[in-house]
Amino acid sequence: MLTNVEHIGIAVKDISASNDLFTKLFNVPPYKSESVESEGVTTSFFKINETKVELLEATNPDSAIAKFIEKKGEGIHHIAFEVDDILAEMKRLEAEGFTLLNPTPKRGADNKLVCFLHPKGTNGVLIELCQSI
Ligand SMILES: CC[C@H](C(=O)O)C(=O)SCCNC(=O)CCNC(=O)[C@H](O)C(C)(C)COP(=O)(O)OP(=O)(O)OC[C@H]1O[C@@H](n2cnc3c(N)ncnc32)[C@H](O)[C@@H]1OP(=O)(O)O
Ligand SMILES: [Co+2]
Repeated sequence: MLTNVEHIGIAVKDISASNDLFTKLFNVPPYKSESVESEGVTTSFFKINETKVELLEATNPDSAIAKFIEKKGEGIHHIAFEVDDILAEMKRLEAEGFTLLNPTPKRGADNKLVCFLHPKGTNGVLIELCQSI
């Protein structure tokens, strides 16, 4: 079951400059910075009460973030939902006709197992499922 919005992912060109910008905006500094080599990203996380924002900068040109920014520029990249059982949700969503972008859960940032759904099947919104490890 999807339980809540876990984070909003924002693609940025320069995470250091964006950290400064969002620290001013949120009036709190990022609580974590983490690179996920398998995704070709470096991330920083902000928490405003229960709401999390994840900034993502590409660390190589093949990264999904690099391609996104090349095509669409900086901006909202994905919405992540917390799930209580990622394997069950993946099975349910696949049976409902959604396209999983990774057949098994993969290691994400912030101590999560993640799976992505193709945006073509979700009205153009990239959806990430997250289960705490
Ligand atoms: C895991 C670490 C961290 C975490 O929270 O733990 C992250 O969130 S990492 C986030 C970065 N990783 C990913 O996004 C992995 C999943 N993404 C993908 O597999 C690709 O980005 C994919 C398949 C969504 C798009 O791949 P690619 O850009 O190579 O293909 P296309 O350019 O052909 O795109 C196909 C079609 O999708 C549209 N698109 C691409 N990205 C997005 C997006 N973020 N939101 C909405 N739509 C998107 C793109 O414009 C194409 O549409 P078209 O109409 O054909 O132009
Ligand atoms: Co994310």
